[in-house]
Amino acid sequence: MELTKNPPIGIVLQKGDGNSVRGILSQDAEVNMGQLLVIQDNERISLGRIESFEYINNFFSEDSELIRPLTESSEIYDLLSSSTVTRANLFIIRRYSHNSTPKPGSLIRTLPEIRDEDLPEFYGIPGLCGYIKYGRLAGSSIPLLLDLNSITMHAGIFGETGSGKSYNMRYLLYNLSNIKIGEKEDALPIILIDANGDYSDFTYTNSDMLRGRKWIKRYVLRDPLLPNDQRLTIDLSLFSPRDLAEFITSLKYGQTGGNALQSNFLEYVLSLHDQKEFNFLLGTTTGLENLKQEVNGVSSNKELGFNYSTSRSVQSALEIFKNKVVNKLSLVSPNASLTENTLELMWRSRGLATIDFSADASPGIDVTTKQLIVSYVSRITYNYLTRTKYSGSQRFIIFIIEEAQNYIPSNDYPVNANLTKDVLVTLATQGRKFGLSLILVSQRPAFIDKYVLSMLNTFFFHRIYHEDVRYVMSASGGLPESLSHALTSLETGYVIVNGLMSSMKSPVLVRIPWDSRLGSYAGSVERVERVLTTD
Ligand SMILES: Nc1ncnc2c1ncn2[C@@H]1O[C@H](COP(=O)(O)OP(=O)(O)OP(=O)(O)O)[C@@H](O)[C@H]1O
Repeated sequence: MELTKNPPIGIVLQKGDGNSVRGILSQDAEVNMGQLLVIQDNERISLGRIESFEYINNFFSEDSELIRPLTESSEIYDLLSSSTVTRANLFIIRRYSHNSTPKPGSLIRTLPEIRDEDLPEFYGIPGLCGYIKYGRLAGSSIPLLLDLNSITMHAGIFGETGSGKSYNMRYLLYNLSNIKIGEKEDALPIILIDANGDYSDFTYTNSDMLRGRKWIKRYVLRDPLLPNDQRLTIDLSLFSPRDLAEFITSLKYGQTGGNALQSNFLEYVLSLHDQKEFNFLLGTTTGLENLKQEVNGVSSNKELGFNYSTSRSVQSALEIFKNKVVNKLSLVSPNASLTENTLELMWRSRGLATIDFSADASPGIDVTTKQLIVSYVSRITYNYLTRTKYSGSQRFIIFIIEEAQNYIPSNDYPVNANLTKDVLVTLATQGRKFGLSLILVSQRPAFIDKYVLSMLNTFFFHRIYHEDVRYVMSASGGLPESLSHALTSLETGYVIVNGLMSSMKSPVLVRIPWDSRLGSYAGSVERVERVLTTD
């Protein structure tokens, strides 16, 4: 591997502490905060990350009389710019077979092109197998390698609206669907909670891009229109009476947390039944009528302490459930369309299942029902992976959840997620052993439960809101100052990658190359003037 191919752009002037050096870079060198540069101290090669830089000029001195006349004379601009250099502080993040810090006089160069066969040496890893290429290290053409064997340690993709999260996720999905193992293209099975229909094209027009997959489905909550669409139905017998009672009452009361009295009442009635009966009782008109009568009967038994007015309210909650979930969405079925058998099929054919919650695919769905579905998917996935693991067959599934704050909210986020929180905490804490990778995507990491955030071990940070910086810093175990300052102003298309999956083992700035086939129509916004003039 020849890391010193590119011409020098600067020189080390001062040695800082054991891990940092200060250098001067030529004025033509275009550099970014967080960019990596090669430092050559004779035979000893190191990689340094730009921690800070400033422009300095021979003419510049804050108290100089010359400053004002200089800015007023246009002829002098060339002279000024020709005597400008960049002073940069570099943090050493990698040393190649030595332990020293580059001495003054060491040359600084940009990263050269590196052939694929040299990437293992560049990253200090045994080989390329088990890694996927991801973006390009900023200011270079070198791909970052992501270690697939750390994917079950969970990951987070965070960034404000329009910062490029969905494109990044689509790019990752593409890479996870074309994993090179020897001469073969393989894929890891993925279940994706698609908040806005950003991935639907992968299930029909662009499915050929996902070469490693032989099974692709989009689950919808309306009549299927396209060949790979399937109506989503779920099996309620997986839920406890408590879960269902809370779900049904909070459907009536919205996200205010339901009503404890009614919830207890309904839980009591449901617990008189075997869980296997729940699909009939809650999924059919006859079952729901029977249940309402039972509720009525229970209220007439004074010893049980449930009064008539609570009984009326429970019956009205059941009516709302019937209209919203059974009649409109047809969500309940004993022969659910997504089950452990589907997961086995997905494993065998390296499937992709997107659950599309966009208004087009799931018209009228509310947050509480989305939570029921996410909770259901979490349960079948956990059951499937534990069962297969204990029977001696390791499987892997990636579970991606967009708008994760709706399912695993922090205490300050106004969403009640009793249905999803516990099961997702279990997935985060236990999933790794059974081959589950949780990938949480959110605009607002500060609104995700701190405990679950602390279980994520790889982070992709796009531009984030100021309010999230502190939160992100503590969750990710800290970023260097250079990168933490850049967090709120990152350009779309740039992402800071930090954590176990990154073979750089130190936070790096990565550019995600644009490919129009990966740009989603749903995620893009047309120019106002163009739409106005063409419509
Ligand atoms: N890597 C990239 N290179 C160039 N442009 C990009 C890149 N990623 C995203 N964009 C541009 O930014 C726009 C917004 O990206 P994207 O939809 O991924 O953002 P987002 O963070 O998911 O937003 P939201 O949270 O609102 O869904 C895209 O339509 C595209 O035009």
